[in-house]
Amino acid sequence: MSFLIKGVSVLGKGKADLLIRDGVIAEGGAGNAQVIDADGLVALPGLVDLHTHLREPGREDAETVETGSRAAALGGYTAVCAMANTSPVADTAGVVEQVYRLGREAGLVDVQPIGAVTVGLAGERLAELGAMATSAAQVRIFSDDGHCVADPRLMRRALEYVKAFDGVIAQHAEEPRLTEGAQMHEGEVATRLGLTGWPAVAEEAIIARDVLLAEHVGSRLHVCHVSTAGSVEVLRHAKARGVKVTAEVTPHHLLLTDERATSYDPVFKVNPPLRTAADVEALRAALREGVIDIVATDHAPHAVEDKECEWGYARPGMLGLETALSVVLDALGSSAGGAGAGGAGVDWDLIAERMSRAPARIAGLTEHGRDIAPGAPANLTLVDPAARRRIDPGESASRSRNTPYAGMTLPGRVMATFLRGEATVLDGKAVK
Ligand SMILES: NC(=O)N[C@@H](CC(=O)O)C(=O)O
Ligand SMILES: [Zn+2]
Ligand SMILES: [Zn+2]
Repeated sequence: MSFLIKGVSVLGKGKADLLIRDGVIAEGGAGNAQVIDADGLVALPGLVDLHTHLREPGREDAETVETGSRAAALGGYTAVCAMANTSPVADTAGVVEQVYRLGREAGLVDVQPIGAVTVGLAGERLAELGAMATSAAQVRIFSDDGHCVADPRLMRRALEYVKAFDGVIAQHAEEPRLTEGAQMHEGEVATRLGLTGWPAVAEEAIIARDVLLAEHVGSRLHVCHVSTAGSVEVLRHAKARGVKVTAEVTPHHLLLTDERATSYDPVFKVNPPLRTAADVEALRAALREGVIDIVATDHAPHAVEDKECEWGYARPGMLGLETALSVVLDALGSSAGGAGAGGAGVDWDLIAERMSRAPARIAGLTEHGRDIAPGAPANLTLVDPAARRRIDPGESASRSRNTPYAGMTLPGRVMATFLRGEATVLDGKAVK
C-alpha cells in the first residue's frame, strides 16, 4: 500500500508532495499510490503519548488496548506508553508482554508498556524491573502512577537500578500525608465548596526531593503531570544544575482551572487536581520555554458508575487522547495573541517537539518522533488547522465518556494518521 500526500505543509512550512511506500517516506515516482489531497493540511511526525491509561487487563469495561489505541490514532498518535496501574498490575514480564502483544494485535499505534516500580504499586518492595526490561516488551519507563513512590529509599534504589539500561522512573509526585482525603486543589474555591484540599506543596515537595535524589545517583527522572507554578520553579532550578530530569504537563492542566469544580461535576475531578489560572499561565510559559519538556495526556478512562456519582465517590481522571492536540493548539494559541485563521501563528515545530520528538526520546522509541524526510519510518499525522469542532462525548472511540471538554468548540482536527505507512485514520475517521 502506498500513498501520495499532495500539497501538504510539513510543520507548517511551504507545500510539498509526500510519498509513502513500504512503510517509509519514499522518493521517486508515485506509481499507483492512493492520492490524498492535503491542501491546507499540516504534516506532523506521529504524536507520542508518554502517559496513557488503557485499563486492560482488568477494567475492559472502561477501555481496552484496542479502543484506547483507536482513540489515540484519531488524536494523531502513532505511539502510546501504557501505564502500569492495571489489574493485575503490570509489575512482571508476563503482564507487560501481554499488553505489548495486545497492542501489536490491534495494530493502530505502537503500545509501549510501562512497568510498575513496586510490587502491586504497594510502595513496599521493588518489582522485577530487570525482567521487564529484558522481556519482549523491553520496558524502559517505570512508574507507580496513580500512587507516589513515597519512600525515599525505595525511590533511590529504583533510580539506581534503571541506570544500567538507561531506564527512567516516572514519578506521580504526591506526598500522601499531605493529600489525605483530598478532593480538589487547596485554595479559595475549595474553601467555598467545603471540599478537602490537595495543596500544591504536596506535589512540589516530592519533585524537590526527587530531583535531589536523581542528581545524587546520576539517574534519569521524569515527572508526571506537573500542575503548579511552584513545581515549574523547582524544575527550572534542577535543570540549571544539570539534573537529568524531564517533565510533562497534561492538556487539561493547560486549559482548565479549579473553578470548574463549582459545578460539582466529577468529570472535573482529577489527580493532580485542576489548579488556579496563575498555575495555568505558568505551565503554558514553561512548556513554551522547555522547562516542561512534553505534553502527555494522562488519558484516564472511567466507567459511568465510577464517574456519574457524587464528587466524593468519583474516581479521578479524564479522557485526553482524542482532544490533546486541539487543546494544546487552543492553550498555546490564545496567550500568544491567538492562533489565526487556518492555524496562522501556530509554532508547529514546537508542537512537534513537545508532542512527538521529545516524548519519543524520553521513551527511547527510535522509530517515532523522526523528521519527515526520505527513509524515515512513515509515522505521521495530517492536521487541518482551520477546522473547529464541537466535542461530543458520544462520538469518542474510547469506551468511556468522561471528557471534560463536552460541548466546547476547539480548533484543529486530525484528518489522517499513518503507522509505518499504513493508514489508521483517513478523512478524520478510523480505518479499522
Ligand atoms: N490522573 C488521574 O486522576 N487518574 C489516573 C491515575 C493518575 O494518573 O494518577 C487513573 O489511573 O485514573
Ligand atoms: Zn498520576
Ligand atoms: Zn496517570
